[in-house]
Amino acid sequence: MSRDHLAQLREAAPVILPSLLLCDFANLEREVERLLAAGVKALHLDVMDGIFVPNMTYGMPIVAAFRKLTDLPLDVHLMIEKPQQYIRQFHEAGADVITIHAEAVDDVASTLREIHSLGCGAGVAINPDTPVDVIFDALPEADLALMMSVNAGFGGQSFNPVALDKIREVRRINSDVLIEIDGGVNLDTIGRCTEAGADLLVVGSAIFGKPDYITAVRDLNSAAVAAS
Ligand SMILES: O=C(CO)[C@@H](O)[C@H](O)COP(=O)(O)O
Ligand SMILES: [Co+2]
Repeated sequence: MSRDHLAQLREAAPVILPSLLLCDFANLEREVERLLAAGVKALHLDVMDGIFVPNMTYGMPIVAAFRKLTDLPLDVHLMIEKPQQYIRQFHEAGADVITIHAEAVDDVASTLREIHSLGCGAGVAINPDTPVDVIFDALPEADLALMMSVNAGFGGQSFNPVALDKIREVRRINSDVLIEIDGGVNLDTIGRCTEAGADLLVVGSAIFGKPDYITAVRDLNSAAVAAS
């Protein structure tokens, strides 16, 4: 992602990013149109390999399909083992931000540098059971820190508030990094996320489980802004 894109998201925070895990994959064009009509500013794409997490989704071809359908920034959340082996391919497929899990690599900082070297924004994610200090040393290399509020792997899980204290900790030691939260974010929980300092709010079922995306995104946005 260009520095401009990142600056725009920072400027617009709090920003809701729909997670397309639960979208209608038989009709991606229509789904993107509906999200654009709802005014979303970026898309969150969840890549799962069935090894790092006990679920499988999709890989580069679907990222490339979204790239064809929209100019919106694509925030690609890699829930895969050995993400270093695939970073270039996700970049070529059209990812703007690539987020890897700290639990999946030996050296977080060098993986983030590799992502940057391709010209992408670089993110680091941690699951609820991973202590936040695991990523402290790597934060100067990160554009984005993703605090998971569910165990990575599935949409539709309940929000784990352990992510909120981690958001505060990350902000305490790094004033620049964009902070994202992902998992169980809905109308009941989104205010706590922005109150804690989250800039980017990933939302799956609380958008795709609703009949009207415009109303869903508007209501989530109002709740996020009111608490920020
Ligand atoms: O990365 C993940 C799950 O591992 C997420 O992006 C979920 O897809 C979000 O879905 P909800 O929890 O909002 O339903
Ligand atoms: Co995700």
